[in-house]
Amino acid sequence: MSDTERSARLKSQVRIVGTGLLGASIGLALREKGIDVTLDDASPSALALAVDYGAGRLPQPGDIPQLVIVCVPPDVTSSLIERELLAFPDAVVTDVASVKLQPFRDLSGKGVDLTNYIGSHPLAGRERGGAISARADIFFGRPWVICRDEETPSWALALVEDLALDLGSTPIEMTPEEHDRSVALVSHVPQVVASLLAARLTDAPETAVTLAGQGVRDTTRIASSDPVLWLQILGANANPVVEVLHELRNDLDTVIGALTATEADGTATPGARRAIADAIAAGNAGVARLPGKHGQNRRFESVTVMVDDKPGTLGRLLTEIGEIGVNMEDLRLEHSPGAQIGFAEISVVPEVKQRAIEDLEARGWRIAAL
Ligand SMILES: NC(=O)c1ccc[n+]([C@@H]2O[C@H](COP(=O)([O-])OP(=O)(O)OC[C@H]3O[C@@H](n4cnc5c(N)ncnc54)[C@H](O)[C@@H]3O)[C@@H](O)[C@H]2O)c1
Ligand SMILES: O=C(O)C(=O)C[C@]1(C(=O)O)C=C[C@@H](O)C=C1
Repeated sequence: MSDTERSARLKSQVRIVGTGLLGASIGLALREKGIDVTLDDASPSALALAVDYGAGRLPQPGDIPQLVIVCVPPDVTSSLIERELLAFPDAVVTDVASVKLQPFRDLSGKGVDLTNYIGSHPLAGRERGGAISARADIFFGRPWVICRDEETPSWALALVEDLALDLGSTPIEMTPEEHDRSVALVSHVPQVVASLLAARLTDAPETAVTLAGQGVRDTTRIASSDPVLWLQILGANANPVVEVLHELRNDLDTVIGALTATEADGTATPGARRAIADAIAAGNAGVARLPGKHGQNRRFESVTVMVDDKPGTLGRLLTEIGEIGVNMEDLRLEHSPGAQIGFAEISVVPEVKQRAIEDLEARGWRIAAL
């Protein structure tokens, strides 16, 4: 047994139902820990693909999972939880659906015994579905919400916590109501806003789209998400989402009103400039509350280095960052259309930013944005 296998908290077989992005990513991460994972999916090709990627194996008669993880779209989550509770009465069944109240209500409304069910939701994912997009490390440092109720035995809770911890996540207990209200704000409305913003680009002139920089990319990445999945998520959490959208609409009206009262020559009706500045400042205060990468409560700063489009240049930059003793927290690459140059955006802790810039400039690197 390797060190990673020894360090796994889960010791017994895990069954994953739904082998798309979430199911295959969980399977890959558990397999890395040496855990026996069996897979199931309504789509034979999705199942075969996940097996090919190494997310687990096909089930065999006599398999007895200790934990079942339902990773299917929200509209079939409740029925599959019910099916799995019946098929494996000694197992703990959890799910990863992005909404938590709906499955709980559906199942308790049908009188299903929920002693062995614990809803959960890793706040980790990608804008692309399917096993082809799966990665073992997407859960690392991310919160994993666990919704227990009074009937949940502590050993069952411990099993789902072990799953989160084995995947590098931080388990957080919440009620389904608290969860759904929270994700309306931090996940569901951001999806709507990103989609609406990106939709503005559809008919924009090519000249405008060519100028797109990092700002629009940062605010629209998740606009590539699956419409059918999001139709289900938003529909199942409509009230909390609508509440936040109303507040957003009020803020938009304020900004529209203030800008309409501002002339191109800089004159404005009293209070209009302040309303605009207040809107931007409120955004500063909000974004400062977001925890940093890997859940740390500190944010990184970036140093953007211009990189000639020649073989080996990026490799040399990474080596030199190591030589000057700077710990790179993240790296993002961008190519400027039509230019023989790229940009390497390096995230560092704020304390080392200035030294990183000085040392890199001293070695001849050009810093693009301070
Ligand atoms: N995509 C994300 O970023 C993300 C993050 C956290 C949680 N989630 C939640 O995870 C769940 C899965 O999302 P995903 O992104 O992995 O989707 P996906 O489309 O990548 O995968 C879903 C899989 O479920 C299978 N499936 C559908 N109906 C089934 C059924 N009746 N029986 C068995 N298998 C069935 C599909 O064939 C597919 O392979 C959703 O409930 C979603 O809300 C998604
Ligand atoms: O970052 C992404 O691409 C996501 O899809 C992640 C994200 C999120 O909003 O944080 C999206 C929905 C899931 O329920 C959980 C995670």
